[in-house]
Parts: sequence; structure tokens; C-alpha cells
Amino acid sequence: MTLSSAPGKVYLLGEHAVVYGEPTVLCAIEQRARVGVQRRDDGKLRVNAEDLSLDGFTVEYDGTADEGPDIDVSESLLDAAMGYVDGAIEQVRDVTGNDEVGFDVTIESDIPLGAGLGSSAAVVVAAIDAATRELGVTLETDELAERAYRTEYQVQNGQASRADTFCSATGGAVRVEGDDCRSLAAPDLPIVIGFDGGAGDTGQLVAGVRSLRDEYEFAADTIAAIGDVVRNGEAALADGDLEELGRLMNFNHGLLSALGVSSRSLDTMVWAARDAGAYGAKLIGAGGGGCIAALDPTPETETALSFTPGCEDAFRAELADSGVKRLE
Ligand SMILES: Nc1ncnc2c1ncn2[C@@H]1O[C@H](COP(=O)(O)OP(=O)(O)O)[C@@H](O)[C@H]1O
Ligand SMILES: C[C@@](O)(CCOP(=O)(O)O)CC(=O)O
Ligand SMILES: [Mg+2]
Repeated sequence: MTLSSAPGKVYLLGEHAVVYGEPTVLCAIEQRARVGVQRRDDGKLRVNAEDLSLDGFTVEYDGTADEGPDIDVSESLLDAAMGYVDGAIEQVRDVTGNDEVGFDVTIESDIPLGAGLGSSAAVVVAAIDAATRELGVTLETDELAERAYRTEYQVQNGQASRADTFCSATGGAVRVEGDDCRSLAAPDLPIVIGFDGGAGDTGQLVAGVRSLRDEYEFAADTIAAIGDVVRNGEAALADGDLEELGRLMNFNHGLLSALGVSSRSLDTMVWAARDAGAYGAKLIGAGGGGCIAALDPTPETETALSFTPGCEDAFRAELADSGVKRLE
């Protein structure tokens, strides 16, 4: 068996707009997905993902690629649930030139699904890394990030940025603009996460933003404005100016909200954090439901969130210096 782990991430600024070439800044956090892989000689794929729960059903996917799991849910829901793992294995077959190879894959993850903390990227990065190593191939980090990006791009119907997968593969803080991906000197930021227990479908939310952008010039302007917020944020980060960074996170949340990707519970948590004295707060990731991030070096925001109706979990994010980890 070969085992790799990869971290989730928090967008400080710039999700969604990054899909259209605007810059973004994000950092890896110490919530990880671990993927164990064992080669099979019969060419079949058997996935055991006990944490996989989505929209009210839980599946232990214990079937094969041919037969599929034996559960009573629609095919589209199942595709959404299994697409990332299937896509990762497709990349492994392609990059190793081993079209016929099968695997037993076991996934275990600390990262809530579809909540904006990048569970998909972490699972894909760890799966590609473990499965290639199982075949005796160790990918360079850039190649690993590229293959993981192609997986997300495919599953999200041609709508994905390189941000999540690059950040998960390399760890630390990163800046992504188009295909320019680079590491930043990791600032020690006091990030607090609030989680509403919910999830959003990344593919659908990205598609929703795209159609607004196609329909209204002011939606395209909103996306460009997010880019401006990020460029200002980079200067604030370089100066270590948390107050300014917080203000820009608030602005970024407003713009994401205008693009229709916030929700009542995300807004409630954002306001609870602001009322508790956070420098700023915003939804993170695709939105629709899931997590917000706030900047607060004091315990106030975490305490306030833990008493906020609709907030299921509040915790301080520990930044992850390393990306993919090769465990066995
Ligand atoms: N523990 C897991 N086991 C199997 N698949 C997972 C796991 N965690 C995440 N995934 C895959 O990632 C999808 C969620 O990704 P996404 O909608 O992009 O949200 P996010 O990346 O913010 O968590 C899930 O539907 C599933 O396909
Ligand atoms: C909305 C987006 O910018 C981030 C999605 O993040 P997540 O999958 O919700 O963690 C999409 C992307 O960059 O591919
Ligand atoms: Mg994702």
C-alpha cells in the first residue's frame, strides 16, 4: 500500500474571479485528506470512502468502476460524488502510460466536503501522488499540481482554476493568476473558520457566476473588482497590515454575495465574526454553504461563532507549511 496526504486550504481573497484570470491569494491548512492506494491486477477500481456524504446520503463506495456502487441515488449525484477520484485515477493511468491498471483506494479526510476548504483538491492531489508512487513513479510537485488541476478542470466541466490544486500540492501560502502559480512567504495569519454544516456544489456555483458574467456587464465588472481587491490585499499582506486585509476581506465578501454565492448562514457567520471584533470576514471557496474565514488574533470570534445559531463548528486554522506528504 502507498499512502499520501494533502492539505485543504483557505482563500484569503479572490476565489471565483481566479477562474477568469484574476489573481488570488490562499494558504494551505492542517486539515488533510489521506489516500491509501494498492495496485490491483484485474484492472478494476475499488474505492472505499467512508467520509463521503453528500446532500443527505452516505455511501461506502465499495463497488468497481464497471459495476458502480450499489446505492439508490441519481446518477448525476453519484457522478458528482465520485468524479474526482475517478478523474484522479484517469490521470494516473495517463501519466504512467499504464492504461489497464486498477487500484484499491481508501480515503480518509479531516476536511468537510463541499464546504470551501478544498476537500476535492486535497483528495485528488493525495490520490494522484499515492497511485503514481504505487506504480514506482514519483511526480515532481509541479507535475502533480498540473495533473490534479486537469482532474478538477474536467470534473467541474472545464471551469476550474489552478489555485486549489497548486496550493494543496505545495502547501504554504500561494498566489495564482492564470497559469502563473507561485509560493509566497507564509504570513502567520490569525484565521478563524466558521462552518455551517452545509455544502455547495462547486461546479454549479462556478457555472452560475459564469452565466451572470455572460449576461451582465456589471457582473463582469464585479469579477474585475475582486481582482482589484486582491491586488490591494497583496500590498496589505506584504506590510503585515491585518486591519487593511480584514477590510478587503469584507469587501470581497460583498462582491461574492453580489455574484450570488453567499447564503443566509454564511452571511450570519460573517456578521457574527465582525460583531465580535474580527478585522474582517468572508465566505471561502465556491460558497452556497459551508465555511467562512475571519481574521482575529483574539479568542473573541471563535467564541462568538461557537454560540451563533447555524454555526456547527468554529476553529482556528493552523497553516500547513507542507503540501503533499508521502507517508508510506
Ligand atoms: N473524503 C472524501 N472521499 C471521497 N471523495 C471526496 C472526499 N472529500 C471530497 N471528495 C470529493 O470532493 C467533492 C467536494 O468538492 P467540492 O465541491 O469542490 O468542494 P470542496 O473542494 O470545497 O470541499 C465531493 O463531492 C467528492 O467528490
Ligand atoms: C470557486 C473556485 O474559485 C474555488 C472553489 O473552491 P472549493 O472547491 O469550493 O474549495 C473555483 C476554482 O478556482 O476552481
Ligand atoms: Mg473543490
